[in-house]
Amino acid sequence: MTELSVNLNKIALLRNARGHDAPNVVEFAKKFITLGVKGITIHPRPDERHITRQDAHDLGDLIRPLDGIELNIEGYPSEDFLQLIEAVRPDQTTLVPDLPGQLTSDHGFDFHTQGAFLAPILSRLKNSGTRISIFLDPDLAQVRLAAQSQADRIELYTEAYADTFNRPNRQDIYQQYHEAAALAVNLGLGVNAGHDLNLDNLPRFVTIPGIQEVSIGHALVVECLELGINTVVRQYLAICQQGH
Ligand SMILES: CC(=O)[C@@H](O)[C@H](O)COP(=O)(O)O
Ligand SMILES: NCC(=O)COP(=O)(O)O
Repeated sequence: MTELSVNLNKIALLRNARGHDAPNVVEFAKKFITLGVKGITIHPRPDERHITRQDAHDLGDLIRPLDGIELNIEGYPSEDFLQLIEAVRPDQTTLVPDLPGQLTSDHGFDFHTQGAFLAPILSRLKNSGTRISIFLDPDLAQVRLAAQSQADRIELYTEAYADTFNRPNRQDIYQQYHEAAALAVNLGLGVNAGHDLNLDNLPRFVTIPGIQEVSIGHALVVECLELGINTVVRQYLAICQQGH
């Protein structure tokens, strides 16, 4: 079974559009948890365009006492971000190499050029007790280097998979993810995945062995608008049950 972690960025984006507290991010986290979701993901960006630092604290306070529910905080490991992680103490921290103004995540870390930068950061995060995941392209050399680092897991950046889902070359791309996940598992890393996954493309993705968690936000929120939150969560959980 693959765990579903619902990314609440777009709930916060809608909230921020009016400057009031609707929709309330914590209330939406509670709704998803009540419907059976076991993970909540947020990606606070430096400009707080959607998730704010306060949201991270509020969600930490909500989730910390809940057995079996995980908070995953994603972001670029700036000093500000690291201090937020040390204060909130999420179950999992996913490091993403995004520049401050970036529209959305569009590549994984490169251990060849950024390994030395990451090493002391990973040591520091180890002391805070959070599980460390590194956002990575499905590249075997990167997976090998991640396995030599202090990372516990990788998160495979699934844009290429999602983008080619309806194209003729989809089998080759699927194979890349399959091989990257298999190598990671062989080398002792856990494997997460995310970005642009949705109700259409997820069923095939979870046939890749070893995918422990998928974090999904943008499409899931759009699908909730179209189909309703209860229906959408039920469908995602049914798909994730097929993961192994
Ligand atoms: C790391 C990742 O793939 C997601 O966190 C994604 O970046 C979502 O961020 P936005 O909602 O800001 O696009
Ligand atoms: N880590 C990926 C994530 O949290 C959600 O990405 P998306 O579904 O909003 O593309």
